Formats: sequence, structure tokens, C-alpha cells
Amino acid sequence: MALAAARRLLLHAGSRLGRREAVDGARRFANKRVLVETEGPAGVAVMKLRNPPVNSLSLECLTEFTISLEKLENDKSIRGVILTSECPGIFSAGLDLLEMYGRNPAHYAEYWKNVQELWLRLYTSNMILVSAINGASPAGGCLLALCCDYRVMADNPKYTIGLNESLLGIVAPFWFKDMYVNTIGHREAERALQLGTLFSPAEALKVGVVDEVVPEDQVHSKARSVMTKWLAIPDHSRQLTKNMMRKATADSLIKQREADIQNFTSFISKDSIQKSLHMYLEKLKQKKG
Ligand SMILES: CC/C=C\C/C=C\C/C=C\C=C\CC(=O)SCCNC(=O)CCNC(=O)[C@H](O)C(C)(C)COP(=O)(O)OP(=O)(O)OC[C@H]1O[C@@H](n2cnc3c(N)ncnc32)[C@H](O)[C@@H]1OP(=O)(O)O
Repeated sequence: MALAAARRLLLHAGSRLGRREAVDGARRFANKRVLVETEGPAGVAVMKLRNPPVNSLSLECLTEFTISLEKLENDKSIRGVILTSECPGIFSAGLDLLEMYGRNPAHYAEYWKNVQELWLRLYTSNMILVSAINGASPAGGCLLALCCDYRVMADNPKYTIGLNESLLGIVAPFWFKDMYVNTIGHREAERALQLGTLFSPAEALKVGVVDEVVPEDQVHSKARSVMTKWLAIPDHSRQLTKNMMRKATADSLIKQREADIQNFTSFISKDSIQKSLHMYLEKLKQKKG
């Protein structure tokens, strides 16, 4: 409830967390975890996730992300968004494991509702979305990229991308799976989902998880040049085409949002699943020491 109230305040009444300023003709607004810079005549916004250390999608981060997208969607001068990260070497570590571990069912349900909401908004956006993947992009990070119309990834073998849920002992929800199948085809998705494959940039390009791999210092310029090409297409025909391609996938979640929340909540609350998440979190800690 508190988050919903914050969201209304941010969206409609200016904001306490957010601020808007003019910089050399460009506009920017920023929440704590999302920075948006828009460039006047081109109608393009650059949206940067900045939730250090790894841009995990905490409830607050999801909410700010969704609000920022909603603002851009409502701004008729904006036609395209480049989605990228401000955290060095990380695009996004995906859903925040601490939102799914050691909490109560009401929290899991609230969290999942917000995950669904961000996904629906991103996946069905009328704007052109291009991701500039400048770092690691596992699970929910990959999901963000898959929602985009075009993916450019930095050519750094340290960065990997993919839906690795099975490595955590959890299962990618059906709508993650559907989008993966839509992107890389059934056979590749079947294999990658079972193995929890995290692809190197070269592998991701080969299988079709990303559309282009470029030297790290060219990710942003390439994303911009791709955007220019897409901006040349009339919005109405591109939007109708995008809707035609994506509607069935989005509708299958829309039709069963509540059931999906219940499934997630009961699945994630299981002792065995909580144990798997605990072990995975421990593994992440040990990696350091
Ligand atoms: C029947 C089915 C019904 C319904 C469906 C049910 C379930 C589906 C459920 C969920 C789907 C989830 C999708 C997800 O997105 S799960 C998240 C998956 N993410 C990962 O596996 C990434 C894990 N992280 C990493 O691999 C690495 O951290 C890295 C490559 C992103 C970055 O490596 P670094 O070496 O740079 O940094 P670290 O030292 O590893 O991490 C720093 C710090 O951050 C913490 N952290 C990392 N990732 C996460 C995360 N996703 N959430 C929360 N916290 C994270 C890490 O533990 C470190 O913390 P400390 O500094 O040690 O405190």
C-alpha cells in the first residue's frame, strides 16, 4: 500500500524522490534507482538502472522502473528508449533474491505482482526499446533485455546472459519461457532453460539471445544508431506490428495474473525452494571469500 501511494505521488504530483531538470536542452528525471535522460528533437530517452552493487530488481527498484516507464509512455514526444546500466560490469543481476527468501507469503505476492507489472509494461510498450547490455545479465536481467525490440551486447566474455533459474533450484515462470521461445525458438529454449545456460556474448549472438555484439566502448553508440534506424519507421505501423507479434504472449499472463501470483507464492514459500535459495546465496557469498 505504501508503495502504491508513493507511486501515485511520483507519477501525478511531481515527486519527492524524483526530480526533473533541464540540462543543455536535454531533460532528465531521476529516482533513486533509475535515471532517465531525454534528448529533445530525437524523441529518445536513455534509461539507466543504478541500484548498486548489481542492479538487482528489488521491490523499490521495480516500482521506480515501472513509474519511469509509465512517465515516458505518457510523454508523447518520446518514441524510443535505450535501456542500460550505470553499474560497472553489470546490466542487471535479475530479481532480487532477498525479496524471495525468508519473507512471508504476502510479501512474495506483492513482489510478484510488481514483477508482472513491469514485465507487461515493458513487453507491451508502444515505444521502441533497445537494450545496451553493458554487463552481466542473468535471469530477470535477461528478461529485461528480451522485452526490448533489439539487443546490443558488449563483447566481453566475462559478461553472460540467459535464463539461469534452474541453477538456483527454481523454475522460470511460463511467461519468461514464452518470451525465450519467441526469441530463440523452442529447441534452443528447451535446452537453455533446463541447463540454466548463461551464454557468453558470442554464444548469445549465435543462438539469437542478442542481436549484435560490439566492442564494449561502442555499445551505446551502436544502440543509438540502431534506434535511428527504427525511428525511421512510421510509429503507427511499427506499433501495430509489434502488438500483433506480442499480444498473445502478453494476454496469456493477463488472463491468469492472479493464479500466477498464487503459483509463485506457494512455490517460493516451499521449504525445499527456500533451502535452494539459501544455498545459492551462500554460494554467492563464498565466491567472494
Ligand atoms: C511452478 C513455477 C511457478 C512459478 C514460478 C516460480 C518461481 C520463479 C521464480 C523466480 C524467478 C526468478 C528470476 C531471477 O531473476 S532470480 C535471480 C537470478 N540472478 C542470479 O542468479 C544472479 C546472481 N548473481 C551473480 O551471478 C553475480 O552477483 C553477478 C554476476 C551478477 C555479479 O557478480 P559480482 O562478482 O560482480 O558481484 P557479487 O559479489 O556476486 O555480488 C555482490 C552482492 O550482490 C548480491 N547479489 C548478487 N545477485 C543478487 C540478486 N539477484 N539478488 C540479490 N542480491 C544479489 C551478492 O550476494 C553480493 O552480496 P553481498 O555483498 O555478499 O552482501
